[in-house]
Amino acid sequence: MTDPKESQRESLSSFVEKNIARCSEYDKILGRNVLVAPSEEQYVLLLKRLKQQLGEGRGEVILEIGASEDGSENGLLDDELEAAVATLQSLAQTLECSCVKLRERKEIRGVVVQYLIRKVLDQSDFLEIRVAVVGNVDAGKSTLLGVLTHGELDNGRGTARQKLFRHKHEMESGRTSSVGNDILGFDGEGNKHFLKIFVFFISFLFFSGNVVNKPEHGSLDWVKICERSSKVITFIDLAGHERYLKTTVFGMTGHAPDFGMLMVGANAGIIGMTKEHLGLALALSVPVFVVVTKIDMCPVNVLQDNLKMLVRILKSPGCRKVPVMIKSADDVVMSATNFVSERLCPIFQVSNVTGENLDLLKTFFNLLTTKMEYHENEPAEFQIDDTYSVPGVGTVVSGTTLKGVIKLNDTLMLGPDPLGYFTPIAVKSIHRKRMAVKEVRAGQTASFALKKIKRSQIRKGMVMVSPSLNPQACWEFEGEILVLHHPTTISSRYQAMVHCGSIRQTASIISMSKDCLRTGDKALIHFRFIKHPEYMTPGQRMVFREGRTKAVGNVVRIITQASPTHQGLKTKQNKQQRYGQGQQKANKEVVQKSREENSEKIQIEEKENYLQEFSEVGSSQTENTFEGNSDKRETVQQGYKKGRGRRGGRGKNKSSLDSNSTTPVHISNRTKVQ
Ligand SMILES: Nc1nc2c(ncn2[C@@H]2O[C@H](COP(=O)(O)OP(=O)(O)OP(=O)(O)O)[C@@H](O)[C@H]2O)c(=O)[nH]1
Repeated sequence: MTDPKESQRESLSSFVEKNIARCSEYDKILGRNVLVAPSEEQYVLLLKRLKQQLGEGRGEVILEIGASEDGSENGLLDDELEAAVATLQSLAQTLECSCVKLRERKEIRGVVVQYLIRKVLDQSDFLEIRVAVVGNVDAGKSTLLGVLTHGELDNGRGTARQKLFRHKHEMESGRTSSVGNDILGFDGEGNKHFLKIFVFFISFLFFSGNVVNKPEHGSLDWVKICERSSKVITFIDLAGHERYLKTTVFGMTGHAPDFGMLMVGANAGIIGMTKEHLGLALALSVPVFVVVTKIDMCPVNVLQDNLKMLVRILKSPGCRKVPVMIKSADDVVMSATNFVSERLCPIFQVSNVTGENLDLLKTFFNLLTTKMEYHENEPAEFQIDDTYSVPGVGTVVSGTTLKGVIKLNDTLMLGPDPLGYFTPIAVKSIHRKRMAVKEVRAGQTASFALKKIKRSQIRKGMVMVSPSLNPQACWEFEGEILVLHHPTTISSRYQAMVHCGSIRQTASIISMSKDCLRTGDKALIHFRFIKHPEYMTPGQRMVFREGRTKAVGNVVRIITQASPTHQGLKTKQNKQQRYGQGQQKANKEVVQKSREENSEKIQIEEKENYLQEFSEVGSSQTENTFEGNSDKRETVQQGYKKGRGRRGGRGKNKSSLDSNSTTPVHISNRTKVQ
């Protein structure tokens, strides 16, 4: 028998679908009272708007009930509030969402209430928010993540961070050197199954996000966390030391973070790489919030001075942020609600040793919603940020789904390889946070096991895209660039590292719209990769950096016609053949010298035998000369061969790469990329 509620919902949904096409304006659903007694048309519009907001927030949205447009007559009376909440509940039910009260505030007329509407997902699904953790060395990044994810406080001497280090040298030095991933799961309010069953009846509890991370024998079971979570925060733990800046930049561009968490040691303040990391996040348009750690060990006056300095920097024209000190749960809700839309920069002050204010930070994580746009209806695009070889599984790639939906056994085009080709490849299995799933959607990170391919054939920066995109690799592209810092001037042929998504490759400047660029200058620049072609799309954010030189901008145009025969290949060939050419030059000189010697000999002998039979002597002389030359030539050739041999001896791979990369690579590249 059909459930009457179910059929009612279905008919309502189809009614909404039919009406969605007709609705284009939301003017009719503005105002304080709209939820109190909406007309049928308004109800449809409200539903459509909520659906849209949920899509934009990747499955969740915070709504305010009772606030008027101009803010003059805020607040609802008790009976009005009851009716408005009932409407909201009904809307949430129709869209299979939970509805959780976050906070309430009294206004002159009545109360204004905020609710968190969150999509109820099945066990294998969860909302995913990525937070890049940056800040100077020793700011307490790894420690905070250890404390948050493992639920145990630090001892002030690094116990909490030990659980997160991935390399022996990191354990020994206490310094992060790689990009790490840690997860923190939230169940919303209670258990997911509970939610699923009672979603239509419950959900009006006061909000308290429960962390589901429960370490067993010191380690976390990611699958269990994901199964129990409605929302998972992925922390991208980055290195604070300047030496690992390249890796940190890669983490910020290649791992597509939704937010940046800038960590500052209370006692140290804004030092070292803090400004660099903040600048990077701003340049990549990643919303930033600040966490000041170690407040337990910092004298009050030092803390105040450092906070003042932090606020000054955030307010400076370069940042144009509005810093907000988070002191209460109300501040958390307010800042999380306005975090993306405004230039707000929440500042938390915490201690990993005493646990002070860590609850506020956790609630903030639970309320974070991203406004980053992901398009599930477009052809699939997946960018690879790491590769693995897993025993028994084979080659595995990890990365972020930028567009579309990728399903198990889908065939995607993997590339570009060094020749610019894309190869069809089948997805053998999909894992999200180590949990096997059947599909992965835009905005989600995942790992794919791939069929019939070696790990060595894949590199970071490659993509896997839908065959319908007919992907093209490019050697050259145009970017609109703003130079954030350069000690002198940048001109044509300048080379630096391009970071764009998970692409990380040196490129040289072929031409620019200005003669030279200084700090603060903007220009349209024609770039060329020096090693291999890449897959890029216009509009991608990019960073161009070398040492302290830093420029940021957008990819404007992709030049797929450019072939590797141009300057890049010439440089490569020049490099490859420098030794051989040097040798050839030396050999030419030897040959020339011997020719000159021989011709001198011939001339003398010719003079001596001027009156003699020329043919006999001359021919024998010529023969001798030729033999002599031939010997020398052989020596020369041997020498050349030896030279190449020695060169080859310096590195087998290099030698084989060289032999590959001259004619064949160059020809096939040209044919492919054209
Ligand atoms: N007293 C106190 N010590 C802390 C706190 N947070 C971190 N520490 C200590 O600070 C030291 C450095 O912490 P880390 O977490 O390694 O710093 P990091 O920012 O991750 O450093 P890198 O990984 O090298 O970039 C460790 O000895 C921690 O125990 C805190 O809130 N209070």
